[in-house]
Parts: sequence; C-alpha cells; structure tokens
Amino acid sequence: MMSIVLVGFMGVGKTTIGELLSEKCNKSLVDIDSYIVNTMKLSIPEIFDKYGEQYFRDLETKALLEWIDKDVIISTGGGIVESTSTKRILNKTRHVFWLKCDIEVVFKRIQQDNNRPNANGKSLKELKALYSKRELSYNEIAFKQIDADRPIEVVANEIIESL
Ligand SMILES: Nc1ncnc2c1ncn2[C@@H]1O[C@H](COP(=O)(O)OP(=O)(O)OP(=O)(O)O)[C@@H](O)[C@H]1O
Ligand SMILES: O=C(O)C1=C[C@@H](O)[C@@H](O)[C@H](O)C1
Ligand SMILES: [Mg+2]
Repeated sequence: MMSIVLVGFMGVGKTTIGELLSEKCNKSLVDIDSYIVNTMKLSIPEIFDKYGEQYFRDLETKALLEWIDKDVIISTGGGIVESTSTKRILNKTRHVFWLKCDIEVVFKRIQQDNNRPNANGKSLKELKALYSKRELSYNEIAFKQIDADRPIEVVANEIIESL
C-alpha cells in the first residue's frame, strides 16, 4: 500500500498532524526533515550552510523515494514541491493531503523558531511571496485540501475519514 503524505507550507502542522495520524492509524511516521537530520547528523540550518539548499533538495528526493511505497505516514518539508522529481513522485501518489492555513497564522506559529532557513528573518510579505510561488504545485499534487487552522484532533480526523 502507498503511503499517506502530508504536504503544505512551513508551519501548517505536517509534523504535528503526522504524529497524531501515526498514533491513530497505528502506522509509522516518517518525517522527511527529521529523517534527513538523523541521517546526516546535522541540523537543517547546518546542512543549508554547509552544502546549500540544492543538496538538501536532493536528500529530500532520495528520502521520499525510499519511503513512498512503504505504507507509512510521511510528513514532508514545506519545500518538497521545489523539485520536479518529487512533484512527479507525488503526482503518482493517491493519498496526498494538502494542509492549508492563512499565511498570517503560519507566520505566528513559526516566528520564534530559527530552525527553518527559508523563513528565518523573513517578513510576512516575503513569506507570502514564497507561498504564492508554491501554491500551484501543492494544488497540483493534492488529493484533498485540509483546513489546518483547527484543533489538531479535528484535522487528523478529517484526513482519516477521507481515506
Ligand atoms: N492545528 C494547529 N493548531 C495550533 N498550532 C499548531 C497546529 N498545528 C501545528 N501547530 C504548531 O505550529 C508549529 C509548527 O508545526 P509543525 O512543525 O508541525 O509544522 P510543519 O508543517 O511540520 O512545518 P515544516 O514545513 O517547517 O516542517 C508547532 O509549534 C506546532 O505545535
Ligand atoms: O519550506 C521550506 O523550504 C523548508 C521547510 C522545512 O520543512 C524544511 O524542509 C526546510 O527548512 C525547508
Ligand atoms: Mg515539519
């Protein structure tokens, strides 16, 4: 069976909802960001600094390919749609859920966290621009859009009901 995949912008709750889905569905969670951090033994900012963003994107593609057909829950990184090859993989995957909420909500959620190089020090306007650039791609690969500005139980239950 193919995996259940969560996509969406930084801070929408892919990791948080993935953890809850994993418990509720009794399936393992593979958080692509954590998987990369654990394999590389470096934080995401360290990988970006040392090797650059493109290298991180290549690691993301490799990790996605490794897990996509393993019947697990996959929480992706917000930039998974930056690469044509990951988009191609996700286009062929049925259960891709696009978690969405207003950029203002996301901005508040991730403001204090300096673990995201593509959000660190960015203004709301800059984040909006990045979101606009990615929005079409999320839409293209999504099986279903999920309103992620609700309690996590509600969000997770809607995903489970649509399976
Ligand atoms: N439904 C929700 N309601 C309120 N807060 C939430 C909700 N979902 C997630 N959060 C909070 O928002 C922050 C970001 O969540 P999370 O790390 O799960 O996002 P993400 O989509 O995985 O981000 P990234 O793309 O950077 O990996 C966390 O502090 C989390 O607790
Ligand atoms: O949206 C992005 O570009 C990113 C999102 C995070 O999940 C990480 O994958 C990394 O910080 C890059
Ligand atoms: Mg995450």
